[in-house]
Formats: sequence, structure tokens, C-alpha cells
Amino acid sequence: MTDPIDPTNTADRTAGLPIVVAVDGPAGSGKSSVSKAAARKLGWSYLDTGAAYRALSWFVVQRRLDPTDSDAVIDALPDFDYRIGTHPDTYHVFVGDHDVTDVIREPEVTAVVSAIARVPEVRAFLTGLFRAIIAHGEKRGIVVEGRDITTVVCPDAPVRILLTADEQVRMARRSAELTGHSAAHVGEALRRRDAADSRVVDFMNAADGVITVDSTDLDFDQTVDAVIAVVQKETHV
Ligand SMILES: Nc1ncnc2c1ncn2[C@@H]1O[C@H](COP(=O)(O)OP(=O)(O)OP(=O)(O)O)[C@@H](O)[C@H]1O
Ligand SMILES: Nc1ccn([C@@H]2O[C@H](COP(=O)(O)O)[C@@H](O)[C@H]2O)c(=O)n1
Repeated sequence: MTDPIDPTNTADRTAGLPIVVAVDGPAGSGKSSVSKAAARKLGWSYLDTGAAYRALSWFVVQRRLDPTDSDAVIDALPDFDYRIGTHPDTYHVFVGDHDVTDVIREPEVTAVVSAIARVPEVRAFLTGLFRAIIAHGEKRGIVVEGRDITTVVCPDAPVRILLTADEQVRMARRSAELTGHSAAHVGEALRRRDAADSRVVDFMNAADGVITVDSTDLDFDQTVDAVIAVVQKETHV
């Protein structure tokens, strides 16, 4: 891990695995921002799984491979030396010696990530990696977010949440954070990515036992509180 978990807070980890709060949902629903804030409030760890798909996309582009060439992407997996921290405020993302925390958010990476995420071997490889990171968590709990967390990565998590909001609301929130891009362009990119991703994983409908938190009519703090209320109800923390 690149930013060691706060050593003063390791004693609260009980025996066994940390309590996993699994969060999925469509693009712009607030998975990363809300999960991060909820983890911060709970004093727990946070795992951004999209960062791994993005970092692998960056790695593939750096190697001048064709992101749509599944065999080339699969062949690159053994050399993908990935590390991520789990502190909600200070985590960094590394590929080898490169700190890719910021560059993986660039539109060039975002544009190719769905092509890489559709490869089953990539998903299996990254799912194993996520489970290993979760198992090594030192805090009492960890909030894990991404599109297949409630259904594939952590289907047995004690708390599973589908975070959603109306598409128009998600588009408006996403375009508000991206200055210099037209709302129409941002909205179209979000819709295109959801369409591509939803061919691989269903993050639009809550699976059995998954609790939906719809933030369409909630502000940010209300959404974080709604997520924490679900965690408290399900785990009695
Ligand atoms: N309830 C809310 N009210 C207002 N803004 C919100 C709310 N929830 C999230 N946001 C804002 O919406 C934007 C998108 O959120 P975020 O990036 O966390 O979504 P995401 O689901 O992780 O998206 P992606 O899957 O594309 O990475 C952010 O600017 C975030 O602050
Ligand atoms: N569990 C996941 C997480 C992400 N993806 C793919 O990565 C892309 C980027 O994710 P962000 O959350 O950082 O926006 C996303 O569009 C998916 O293609 C995934 O498949 N599963």
C-alpha cells in the first residue's frame, strides 16, 4: 500500500475480514465521492476499484498497445505492477514507480477504459487483486466502490448498496465539476460509458438483497448520511 493505514486506528480491527460496505451504481451517481465521505465519517478504509481499470488502461496506452486487442491486453497483465492506498483522503495510485493518481482521470484514459473492462480475463485478474486488498485491510471496515462490487467482487458483503440518481441529474452533476467541457459533450460521454459498461455488468438494477439509495432529490451530505444510515442499520456499528 502506498499510504499506510493510520497505525493509531488498527486496534479497532476485529478478528477476520473487515466489514465490507459494497457500493455500485452508474456513472456520476456519486460512488467515489459519497463512498469516500462515508468512509471518512466512519473512520474506515476506502477502495476505489475504478482506479485499477483506469491504471491498466493508462499502462496499455503507455505500451502503445491497442486497447481493443484483448489478447494484447491479457498478455500485459503479468507486468501490471499496481498499488493503491486505502486512506479516503490521501490514497495514491501507482503503476510501478509512476504515480498515476491524476493522469488516470484524463479523458484519453476514460475514453478507452470500457474496452479494457469488458475483457473477462481482466475482470478476473482485478477482482482477485481487490479481494486481496480488502483482506489486508487493517481498519474495522472498508467501503468498496465500483460497478460490480455488490454482485461480483463482494456478493457476500454485509452491506450492499446501489447508489443511483436520475440520468439528467447525474449528467448535471458531472458537467458542473468539469469546467471547459460542454454539458452536451459531458452528458453524451457519461451515457456512452454507461451503455458500454452495462453490457458487461448490471449496475442499473439492484440485485437481491442490495439496498438502493437514490440521491436524485438529496444533496451531497444527505446522501452520505443515507449511506451511513444503511451501514448502521445493517451492521449496528
Ligand atoms: N447527492 C449529491 N448531490 C450533489 N452532488 C453530488 C451528489 N452525489 C454526488 N455528487 C457529485 O456528483 C459528481 C459525480 O460524483 P462521483 O464522481 O462520485 O460519481 P461516480 O459514481 O464515482 O462516477 P464515475 O463512475 O463516473 O466515476 C461529483 O461532483 C459529486 O460531488
Ligand atoms: N468495479 C469496476 C470499476 C470500474 N470499472 C470500469 O472502469 C471504468 C472507470 O471507473 P470509474 O469508477 O473510475 O469511473 C468504468 O467506466 C468501468 O468501465 C468496472 O468495470 N468495474
